[in-house]
Amino acid sequence: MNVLVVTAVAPERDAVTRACGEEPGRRALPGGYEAHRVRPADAADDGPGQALPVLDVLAAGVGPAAAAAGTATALTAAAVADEPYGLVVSAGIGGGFAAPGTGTGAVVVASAIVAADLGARTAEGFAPVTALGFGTDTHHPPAGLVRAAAGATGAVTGPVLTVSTVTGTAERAAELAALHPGAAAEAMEGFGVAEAAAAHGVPVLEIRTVSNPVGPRDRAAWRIPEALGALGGAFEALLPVLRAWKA
Ligand SMILES: O=C(O)c1cccc(C(=O)CC[C@H]2O[C@@H](n3cnc4c(=O)[nH]cnc43)[C@H](O)[C@@H]2O)c1
Repeated sequence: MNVLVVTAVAPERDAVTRACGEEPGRRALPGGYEAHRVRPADAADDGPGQALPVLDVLAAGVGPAAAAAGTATALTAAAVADEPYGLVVSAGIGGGFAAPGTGTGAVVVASAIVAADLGARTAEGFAPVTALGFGTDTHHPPAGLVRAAAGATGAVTGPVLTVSTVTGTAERAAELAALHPGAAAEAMEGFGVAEAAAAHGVPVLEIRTVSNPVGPRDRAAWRIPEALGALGGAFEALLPVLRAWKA
């Protein structure tokens, strides 16, 4: 099974490919995108139906729109080449909501991928896009895959919110936590990746490692190297799960 991994920025992409233990090949895609291809070795035996996955890792840009555009481009190119992906993974660093197990360096696997600021602000509060009669605001990764991925990586599971505007106050953090009980993390790309994957009928997974708490803005306190290290470790642990998983 070929897997498309979509990150926002190059350091996240490189954390993933480094975890796969080989120098990636470069594949040019339409629109100037470049996927980094790795074919991770795995010490486990090659049982029937357990082909080594090819991972194409794409840094598509920051935010849901960039993520959707990059993901859709890669999925379309693969479909045209008759080499479809069996899974799309949104991966990167993120903010952790105040909850057990979501401190800096923690791994979060999304049980739901939620567009948290897609909708309308009304006198009664936030109305999601679905309440306005449009589209969807949530995608659900396959539950079995979420369980297996969380088990292998030691992750917390919970909704991961996609926002176009990074939360920067305690009030907004509390508002989001109240609107999305159990929210574990926020980031800026998951829902865009999931929309593109859904349009192509491909399952999606989101995995985040926590670089900062969701709350008052303090960019200097983001622990990016620690979160990138955790992302690499999480992917190393995830590889056998991807290898064994069948849609
Ligand atoms: O400066 C660097 O070296 C560097 C390396 C890797 C990533 C970055 C980013 O700034 C990535 C932006 C990315 O981070 C996600 N993110 C992280 N924390 C939050 C948050 O609290 N709320 C929302 N998003 C967050 C997000 O997905 C962005 O794409 C820099």
